[in-house]
Amino acid sequence: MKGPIFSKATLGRLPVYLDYLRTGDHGENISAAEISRALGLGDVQVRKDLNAVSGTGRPKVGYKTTELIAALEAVLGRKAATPVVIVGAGKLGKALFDFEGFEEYGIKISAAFDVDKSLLCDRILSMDTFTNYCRLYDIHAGIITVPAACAKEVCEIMIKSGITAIWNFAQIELDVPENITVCQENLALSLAHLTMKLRK
Ligand SMILES: NC(=O)c1ccc[n+]([C@@H]2O[C@H](COP(=O)([O-])OP(=O)(O)OC[C@H]3O[C@@H](n4cnc5c(N)ncnc54)[C@H](O)[C@@H]3O)[C@@H](O)[C@H]2O)c1
Repeated sequence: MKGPIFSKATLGRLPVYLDYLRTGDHGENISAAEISRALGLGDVQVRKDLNAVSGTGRPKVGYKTTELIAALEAVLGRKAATPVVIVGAGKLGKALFDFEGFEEYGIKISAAFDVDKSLLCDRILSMDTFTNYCRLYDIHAGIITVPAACAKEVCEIMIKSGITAIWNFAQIELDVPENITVCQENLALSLAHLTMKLRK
């Protein structure tokens, strides 16, 4: 199901709105102004965010609280998480697999795959089963945490298996068809960017 694509900043605020709406008694209706005051966020910002999630609220009334909660849950995938797989269950792959924070955004890493047979268990599966697994569980997003030397090969297997969104940690550029989205991750770059501030 296709929906609006939110900026990272907006997406980061949505769980905050949801947590706020779920706690306490906010009555039948709630306005963007009330939410912005309670959370200390800009009124215009909150209006824009909620508009994108649930359309404009009713003038002088705002949003139906239950409908707004349902809309936020739908966007954040709280009712039906998006399954994602990892290829490469080494140090980084395992760390991502164990990280529970993805669930806040409705993402569930459902399995990891590896060529190293000694790693296989009920959660880490053989690469031989990768394509069948993706088709069976309707998986369209994958994370690459293998050495750079085999990332291209893994990327090809992912595409062949129906994956169209790839989060690539291997430090190599992946050449993919237009319909495939690759997000290239580089923790070193983020840290370098942060430490530049020390030099100021
Ligand atoms: N982007 C970043 O910021 C960042 C940070 C850390 C690591 N990395 C990269 O992530 C990757 C993994 O790092 P790591 O420290 O976890 O390495 P690792 O050696 O601990 O794990 C790699 C895993 O990939 C598996 N593997 C190798 N070839 C495979 C294939 N063809 N199919 C499936 N599995 C395969 C190996 O068996 C191993 O379990 C490396 O490319 C590393 O450079 C990137």
